[in-house]
Amino acid sequence: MPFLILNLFGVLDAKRSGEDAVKSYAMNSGCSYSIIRPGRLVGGPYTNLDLATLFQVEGGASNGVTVQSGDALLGDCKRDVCAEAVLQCLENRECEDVVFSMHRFRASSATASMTAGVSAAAAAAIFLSYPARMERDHHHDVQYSISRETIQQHTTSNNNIMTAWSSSLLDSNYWLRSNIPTKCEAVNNKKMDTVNNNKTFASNTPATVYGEEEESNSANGRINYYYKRMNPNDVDRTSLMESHAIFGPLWGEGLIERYHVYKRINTNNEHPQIVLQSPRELTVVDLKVGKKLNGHDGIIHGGIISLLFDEAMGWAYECLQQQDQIDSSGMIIVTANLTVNFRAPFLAGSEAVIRVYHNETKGRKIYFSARLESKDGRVVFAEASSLFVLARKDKLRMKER
Ligand SMILES: CCCCCCCCCCCCCC(=O)SCCNC(=O)CCNC(=O)[C@H](O)C(C)(C)COP(=O)(O)OP(=O)(O)OC[C@H]1O[C@@H](n2cnc3c(N)ncnc32)[C@H](O)[C@@H]1OP(=O)(O)O
Repeated sequence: MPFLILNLFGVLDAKRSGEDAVKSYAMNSGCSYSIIRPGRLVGGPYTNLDLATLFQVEGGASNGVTVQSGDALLGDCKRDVCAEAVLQCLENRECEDVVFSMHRFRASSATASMTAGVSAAAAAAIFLSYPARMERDHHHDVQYSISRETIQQHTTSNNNIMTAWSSSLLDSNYWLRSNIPTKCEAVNNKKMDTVNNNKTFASNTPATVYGEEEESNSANGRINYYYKRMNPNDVDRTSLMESHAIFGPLWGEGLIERYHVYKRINTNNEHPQIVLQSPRELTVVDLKVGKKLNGHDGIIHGGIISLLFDEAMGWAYECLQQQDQIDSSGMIIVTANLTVNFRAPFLAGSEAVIRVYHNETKGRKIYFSARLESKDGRVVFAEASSLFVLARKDKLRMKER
């Protein structure tokens, strides 16, 4: 169909600027995005004013889909399938930073397809492997399935699935920052759901994770907190990529494959005085190591673990500086001392988290402690304590000479 007709009233221009807004938000906040370009929406619930709504175009029984990168597809897309696709994207790492279009399966289609009458869940499972293949040249054996029960955890009715879809357009931030809820109340416009993730980092930890914990000293017995992904754009990325040990030479497949730093933010509007717990958890790093960083066969080298700790504590200082409003102009934070106790072998190819705590500040000296543990917190691989010292930059340079 000619572009001029498709773009009547500037519809495509508006969609493009919406996509650009989502991408730039993701870029600036350090989170990922998925953009789905469905065909004309058909099937209930009929939420917009168009001919398909006027004539209640149902779209048939088939929920099969065809998926392709870019804009090549033309056709209808059922609303429930589309909504499910949104949910699938939220749950699957393969969908991070992908753009794809989707329409109803037609027998003549040469791309990904499903036969008539299959469930929307199965269709979505197929579609998931496609964006990965199309735009990221990912492994071909991506397997994924989602049960109706999982969707029910997200949504209380078909109508809410649609709410999920529309709110993702209206407020992408909501979906980008929401966790896979283990407990989720009705998804309803911008109202936040209650997520109690029991301190567990899901494998596809999103930009922000919400939680709640007991606090014995507090007036109301609880601290509300959330983790916000620290924005790598805040540091000079070019120099990071080129010469930083983790994000440069040690970054990539088989090496350090993920190192996402989250800062913890405690909130309590009613009792702001209780926001500091002791020791104060400052950062959590969600990380994955590959299989080429070993000492003994299959076991990650202790030196690498020390490096992961050192880095995590450096970022923790960034948080401390913000929280305690430390003026460190002209100064640089350096590790003076780092002690690591290795408690259990940290196996190659593992995912884990590092939790960093602030223990004490004495003038220029800052004491941290940290734990490298499994995501569910059941296995502690290593513990560390450190002294960081704020040193004058010019003094450090003098020492270099
Ligand atoms: C959003 C984006 C965020 C991005 C974040 C990016 C993060 C990147 C993170 C990267 C992270 C990577 C980080 C890295 O890897 S940094 C690289 C590794 N570290 C270094 O290169 C540091 C080298 N050392 C020095 O430059 C000096 O020795 C320092 C600066 C540390 C102290 O020399 P300075 O002349 O300034 O001070 P001072 O000697 O008067 O000492 C001051 C006080 O400290 C106490 N002391 C000193 N040393 C020790 C010790 N070993 N154990 C116990 N105590 C020690 C000392 O007794 C004294 O205490 P007090 O007498 O006052 O009580």
